[in-house]
Amino acid sequence: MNGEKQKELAYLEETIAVIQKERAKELAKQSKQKKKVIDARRDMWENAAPFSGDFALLTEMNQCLLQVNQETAGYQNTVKQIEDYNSIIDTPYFGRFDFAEESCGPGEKIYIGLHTVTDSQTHQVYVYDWRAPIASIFYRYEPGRAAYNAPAGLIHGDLLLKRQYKIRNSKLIYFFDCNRMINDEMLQEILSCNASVKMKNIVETIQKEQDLIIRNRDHDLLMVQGVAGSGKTSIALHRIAFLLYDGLKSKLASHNIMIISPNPIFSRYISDVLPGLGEENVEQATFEDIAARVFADRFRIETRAMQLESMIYSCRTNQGNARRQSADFKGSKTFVKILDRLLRHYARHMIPFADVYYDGLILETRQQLKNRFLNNKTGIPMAKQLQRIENWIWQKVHPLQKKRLKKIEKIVASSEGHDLEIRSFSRLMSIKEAASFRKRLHKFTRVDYLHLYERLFDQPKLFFKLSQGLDLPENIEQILSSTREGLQRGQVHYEDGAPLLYLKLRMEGHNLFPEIQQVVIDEAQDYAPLQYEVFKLLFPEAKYTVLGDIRQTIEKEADPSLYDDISAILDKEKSITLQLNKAYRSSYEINTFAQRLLGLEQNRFFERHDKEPLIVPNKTEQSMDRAIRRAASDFLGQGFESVAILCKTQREAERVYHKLKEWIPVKLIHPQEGKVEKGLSVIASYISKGLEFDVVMVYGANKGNYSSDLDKKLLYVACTRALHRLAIYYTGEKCPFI
Ligand SMILES: Nc1ncnc2c1ncn2[C@@H]1O[C@H](COP(=O)(O)OP(=O)(O)OP(=O)(O)O)[C@@H](O)[C@H]1O
Repeated sequence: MNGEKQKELAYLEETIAVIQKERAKELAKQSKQKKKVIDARRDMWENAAPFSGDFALLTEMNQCLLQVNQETAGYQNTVKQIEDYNSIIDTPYFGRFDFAEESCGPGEKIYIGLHTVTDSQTHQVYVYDWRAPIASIFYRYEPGRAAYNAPAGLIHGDLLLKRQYKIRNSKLIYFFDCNRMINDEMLQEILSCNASVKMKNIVETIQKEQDLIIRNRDHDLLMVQGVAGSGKTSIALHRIAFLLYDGLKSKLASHNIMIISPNPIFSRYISDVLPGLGEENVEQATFEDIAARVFADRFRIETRAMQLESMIYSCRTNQGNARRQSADFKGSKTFVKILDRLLRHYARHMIPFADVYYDGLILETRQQLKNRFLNNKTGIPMAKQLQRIENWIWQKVHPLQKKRLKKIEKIVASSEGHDLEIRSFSRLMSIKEAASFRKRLHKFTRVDYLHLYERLFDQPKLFFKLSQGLDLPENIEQILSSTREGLQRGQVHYEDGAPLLYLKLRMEGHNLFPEIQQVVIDEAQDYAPLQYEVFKLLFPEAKYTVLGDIRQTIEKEADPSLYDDISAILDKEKSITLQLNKAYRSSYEINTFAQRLLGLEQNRFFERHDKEPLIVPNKTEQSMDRAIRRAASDFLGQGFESVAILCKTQREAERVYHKLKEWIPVKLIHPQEGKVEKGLSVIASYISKGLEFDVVMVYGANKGNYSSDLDKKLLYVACTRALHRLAIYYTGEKCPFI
């Protein structure tokens, strides 16, 4: 190995020298380009801008603008190159393999890193970007026969050697050859580290089944069912980076991608991954953000966190049960059918068309208007079609308005008291008349989706007529009345948000996200069928990556048919569901414990061993608080950086936080504004979904607090957030799932 070590040291030195040389070149180019951009801009303002009023010189102006844009793009490109070189100088590559392409002579050494490094003089490629087609060999094969998908087709050959490196601060710490997929020891080392407050990239140790998802280009709808900690979120982000790299050809850019994120804390948590991979961040939005945008602040819907808080808080009361059933029903496929029927019924029977008169003449009868509306062959949304009918009526009215004004003037002239202001008074009368005419038209040309939704609950007769032949929940009357009362109070629950969005989008259409070509939906199990219908309306042409874990649904039963429903709703030509069954986040002991909570068979875990979870009984709440304080300090003292106390609800989290903060530095993670930080935090378990901590301490896992199915899922989510240590505290009787 000594000879090999010398060779590797020499190669590293050479690579770093190339990076430095290329970076210096880019830096020199950058200062020249900067000057050119400034000159081009000044030129535009000094020479072309003064003429911009002159139509004939617009072409010249355009030319200038084009040049400015080109210079700016060139400059930005150079800045990005420099940033890329800066980001790889410490670790230029992490892997190598030797590949002998069929009938192409001896093997070639392929080094893999975050970005490509090429010597611009000799054109020798020193390092290949991990997203390059050939790099897939590194993630997918053991030494032996191998192949990769090149633009020209499948290339076969022999993988002769596979090597991994740890290089830090441009120094080779170690390297080793590996025969297994990706050497477990490196993964072991990475997974044994402390959790970071922002998610990290995993390029060095992407696993084969993960790589197959990241590089999948064959499907318009790619769904991933993966157990907790199997890398779904990581993969989603690496897939975005891959698509952006691959998209250089298809012109996919970061503004063409959107991530539907479960909550703002999660959005912040994952916000470093793409920049770390050298890509711009893409837009992230929660379902509530989208609703706010579509409703344009007409009203705000309750957040998902508030919905869960209320459901969890009252889960054992009749009221809580009713709320869950109501939410379940309003997200269901049955309710989608009812809304579709409502829209059809509205179009046929509920629009209050009326005869239109102007100046004593009938312009259009009620029946004529209705026929015109129902004969819509263009398929444009209802609201737009009604608007067209209104415009068309106005077109008929305009030529009659002069005559009508004359008539009004005559009437005014013949009446007493307006001798001096006949014209102005007549104009005023005419304006008033037009306003009331418009108001009469609006009665049937404007649709109010909120009012329509309210009518569904206000008029049980209408509701039952529309739901004929459909299975309704037993407590449907209660659902109708509680929704009616809520809406009357101006309360728009989270579960009413999707139906309202659906009605509005179906009635009015939209053009909110014309640029989005790729949508990534994380925590897919948390969205109901109706919400997927809304996604389909919002992003009809986009391709989708949908990732979830049915075991982490909280308020519903785990249901594998979720993916069939998504596939049926989004209705893409090429769709596939892939599974990730191996968990990487938690230690073997924590994973085993968490599986037992759900009464499940052993899953596949990455074998990283740590201490068994601690189950700590306490006589009183005070003694539990004391024990938690002591243990938290101990964990932090042992070098664990993030220690989280997970509570069942936000209310409990606030209570615990106020008790603890008197004794120990602690932060409360707020569902909206919060972020993961180092040190000790208190967080509600349902908000912790998608996040991770070195140590998780579950607060109050006694029978009274955790006994329902919903509680079991909450406990499961809480426990699977822990990387290294799990400690569960309770008073009185222990909860039955442990
Ligand atoms: N191939 C890998 N190499 C290194 N770390 C990995 C790998 N795959 C996953 N991990 C790590 O496992 C942890 C869990 O990953 P991630 O959050 O992406 O999983 P998830 O499936 O989305 O989890 P959950 O559904 O529980 O939120 C992260 O710390 C991630 O870095």
